[in-house]
Amino acid sequence: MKLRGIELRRVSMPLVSPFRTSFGTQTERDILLIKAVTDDAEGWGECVALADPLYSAEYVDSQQDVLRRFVLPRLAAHESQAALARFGAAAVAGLLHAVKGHRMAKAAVEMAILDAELRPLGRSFGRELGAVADRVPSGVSVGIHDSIPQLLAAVEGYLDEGYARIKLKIEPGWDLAPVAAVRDRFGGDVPLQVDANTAYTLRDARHLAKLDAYDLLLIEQPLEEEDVLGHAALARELATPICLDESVVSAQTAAAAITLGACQIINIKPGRVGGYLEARKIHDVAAAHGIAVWCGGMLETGLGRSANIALSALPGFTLPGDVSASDRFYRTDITEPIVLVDGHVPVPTGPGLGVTPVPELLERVTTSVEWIDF
Ligand SMILES: CC(=O)N[C@@H](Cc1ccc2ccccc2c1)C(=O)O
Ligand SMILES: [Mg+2]
Repeated sequence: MKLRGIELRRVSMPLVSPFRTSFGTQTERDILLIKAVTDDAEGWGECVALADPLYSAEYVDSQQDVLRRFVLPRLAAHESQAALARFGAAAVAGLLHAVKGHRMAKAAVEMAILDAELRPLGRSFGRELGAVADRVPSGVSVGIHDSIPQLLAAVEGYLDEGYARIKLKIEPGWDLAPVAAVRDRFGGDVPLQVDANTAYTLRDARHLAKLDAYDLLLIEQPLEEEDVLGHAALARELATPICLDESVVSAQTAAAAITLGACQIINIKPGRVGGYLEARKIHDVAAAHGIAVWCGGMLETGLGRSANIALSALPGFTLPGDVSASDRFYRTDITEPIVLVDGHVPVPTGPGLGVTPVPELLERVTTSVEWIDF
């Protein structure tokens, strides 16, 4: 495989409804897409960084800048091209090791190169990663609402659509009441979990322990990203399993968090951890420790969503992921929409990602295109 160049494309996608979390409210998604052009294929990657550094230190302009100035020039270098020609996408992480952080940028370029490598081979992401299912259960992430009735109406709609699991965003002041209301209205059998996106501190332990009454699958990232020891202390106070999201940025940090007792479950997001190949490593480390994993979501288009579904088909992904249908967030996706069928989404079987952008739909949402020649 010889890389001829990379296209950096920004698209602006309006959300079907505002999505509020403990770190803010989003009404549209400014997404950086990457197209890797090689001698014999085009591959697509999606950078999951938000417009602002509110979920992690990355933000979309910073990822485009770090790609343009540091990541892509390294991959264009003669010795990198030789390694890519011989080893393909497996070589990308090592070639970029000297560039600190910016995992979402690295993940996106690795994804595009892997897609370009697999397409000519007729090999799917699922086949490459080790998928063992042809469909996976689909969970849905429900934002913070202005009132309990509005929350219940949203949850009712998703349950009617057949979603296999409900995840509620929580924050101080919006936690026990929404959880109790959902349990009261829909009963104890609905698979239910919460996500705080780092909004609490260890001083909230006794308050968070009240969630134990509601038989939740997990509580996701209650404390700040770097407070691994705090999560371990909290785990000793709660019956509800602790799931880490923001804190796990690699297989190494996953192993440390597991060893320190900071989590019993891990939300794996390929963009957050530097790519699908690192995500598979985390899956393997978790499996070795008996830790369940599931695939988190970053409001991806059908490109990232398809890759996430393929990853979700690995054997250790035993909990429903945030792999909702396209219409959870977008009226019109840039690919053929991913549709929920009986609470599941199908694992793509086509070459590479199995999907490509629909040109006219992509053009309609494109706000900029930049070509980096190799
Ligand atoms: C589906 C879900 O809850 N995702 C993230 C949080 C999140 C929340 C809001 C977002 C807005 C724009 C882009 C990505 C975003 C990710 C999470 O699991 O923590
Ligand atoms: Mg989360």
